[in-house]
Amino acid sequence: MSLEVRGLRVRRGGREVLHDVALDVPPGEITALLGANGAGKSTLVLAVAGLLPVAAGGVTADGDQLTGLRPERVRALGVAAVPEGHRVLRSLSVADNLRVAGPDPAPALAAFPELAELRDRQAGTLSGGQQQMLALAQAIAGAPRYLLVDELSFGLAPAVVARLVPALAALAEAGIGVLLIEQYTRLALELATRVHVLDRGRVALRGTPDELRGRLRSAYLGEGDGDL
Ligand SMILES: Nc1ncnc2c1ncn2[C@@H]1O[C@H](COP(=O)(O)OP(=O)(O)OP(=O)(O)O)[C@@H](O)[C@H]1O
Repeated sequence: MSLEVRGLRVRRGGREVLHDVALDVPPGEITALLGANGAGKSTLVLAVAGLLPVAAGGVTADGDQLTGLRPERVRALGVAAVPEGHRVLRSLSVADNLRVAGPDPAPALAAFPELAELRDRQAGTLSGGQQQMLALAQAIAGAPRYLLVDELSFGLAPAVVARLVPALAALAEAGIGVLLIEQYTRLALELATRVHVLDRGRVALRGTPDELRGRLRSAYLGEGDGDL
């Protein structure tokens, strides 16, 4: 049982940007997806989530076919995506953001108790870290089996990222399979059990963090490959 991507090809702007990509996201673990800007990481998340059409290949979650389904069907089958840049419903309150995301906000509020205190705040007035928390909480509110997080640390201060990391680890411990795209390679290697490196739309390297630590050449990695 896993989220399985097989032979995935995706075209954008008239050219193929993902070429025959295969990877597994097992339940109960964090799998990291690394790669330089433009390698195709966000494209993979959007295609799995049903937000971009797939030219060939496909995606299954615990055997359920996701390929070609609309985003709401993909979510209903237990696969939630947190796109880059914490996209919350800015004009709605925190409580309403959670309400539209799923019937039971309890697991989301358990993961991020801070949000209970912010429940009446308009989401657009939250800090970047609070918005990322809310975006993660919205994804959790749908009780996903798999969670795809595009740039957890995007635009956030290290102290804020340090708050989000244990929450992500706890979700994996609770059995959710997490695919983590992260510009801070060191952080991704600490959190993940398996790592895939995309290079110009192909999986160029894969392995455990220990196997890859020495082999990750800067050419494959993003600009944010710094300390955290
Ligand atoms: N809206 C779009 N229309 C056409 N081509 C696009 C579009 N968005 C991205 N691309 C192209 O698709 C390829 C993969 O981009 P993608 O955003 O998936 O990479 P990424 O690895 O997520 O990089 P980043 O870290 O910069 O988000 C790139 O060549 C990019 O130029």
